[in-house]
Amino acid sequence: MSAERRFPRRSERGTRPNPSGVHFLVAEDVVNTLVRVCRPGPDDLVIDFGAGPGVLTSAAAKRGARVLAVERDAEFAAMLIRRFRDNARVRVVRGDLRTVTLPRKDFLVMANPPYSASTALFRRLLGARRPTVVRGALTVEWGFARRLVSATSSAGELAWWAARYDIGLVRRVRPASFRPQPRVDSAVVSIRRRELSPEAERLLVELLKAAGRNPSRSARSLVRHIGAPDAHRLLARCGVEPGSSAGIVPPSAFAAFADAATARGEKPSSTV
Ligand SMILES: C[S@@+](CC[C@H](N)C(=O)[O-])C[C@H]1O[C@@H](n2cnc3c(N)ncnc32)[C@H](O)[C@@H]1O
Repeated sequence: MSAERRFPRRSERGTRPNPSGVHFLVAEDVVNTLVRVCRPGPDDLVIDFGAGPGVLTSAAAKRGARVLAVERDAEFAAMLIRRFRDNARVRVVRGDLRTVTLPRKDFLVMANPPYSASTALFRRLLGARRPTVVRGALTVEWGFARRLVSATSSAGELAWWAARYDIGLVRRVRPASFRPQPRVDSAVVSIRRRELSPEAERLLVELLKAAGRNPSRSARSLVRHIGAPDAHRLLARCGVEPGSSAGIVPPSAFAAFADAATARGEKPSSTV
């Protein structure tokens, strides 16, 4: 990739095709937000997906973290290798974020990935059977961020992500924070894994599947089947109006319910 392609002139911004979703983060305040939310430290492994020239790799490494910089473009990968060749805590992998092998151990994410790959990346990170990402901060398109944080229990895979992870919309980011500028506003989103027992997770899967199948069924009727006489009271304690439609319940509320119900030893039935 030529330098010109990497940094198009102002007049060209937003007018050229940008198949690799290249928009470099140039605003220091946004980098600082990502660092503040992700909180990388010396005990952490951080993955920077779509590392480009390495602004976020560098920020995480400065805080003492081990960093895996994943970059598909050969020239950027070579540039990263040169830039961090004296830093033993940074490893550069030339690869595709959609297929690169992820660590089996817990890790953090701090990234400004190509927006065309946001869904694939979130699916990999938050949708995995045993997700190993503990927390992170990422930039995504504003519209995608809104969909993530407003997902209801009938929203399919978005519901699962929002049940399994606490997802927060941290701030809006204007196009001028990038070079070249994307056509749309962006957002910094935070992700934090909910630590659920396997039983709670199983119950959560059942609840979300049932809410997806029959979104107008009441939340009370959905949880009645777990065999606890006062399940509806537990529902209310988790912030859910028992008579409300299951489909509009926030996935985080069903996660809290599954956690509380299984923590007190109830045996959920397999069909909700
Ligand atoms: C939005 S830019 C961000 C660069 C850098 N992180 C920053 O904030 O300045 C996205 C980067 O991801 C790379 N990229 C695009 N598709 C990728 C993919 N499928 N896997 C890994 N990297 C990819 C691009 O080459 C580009 O360097």
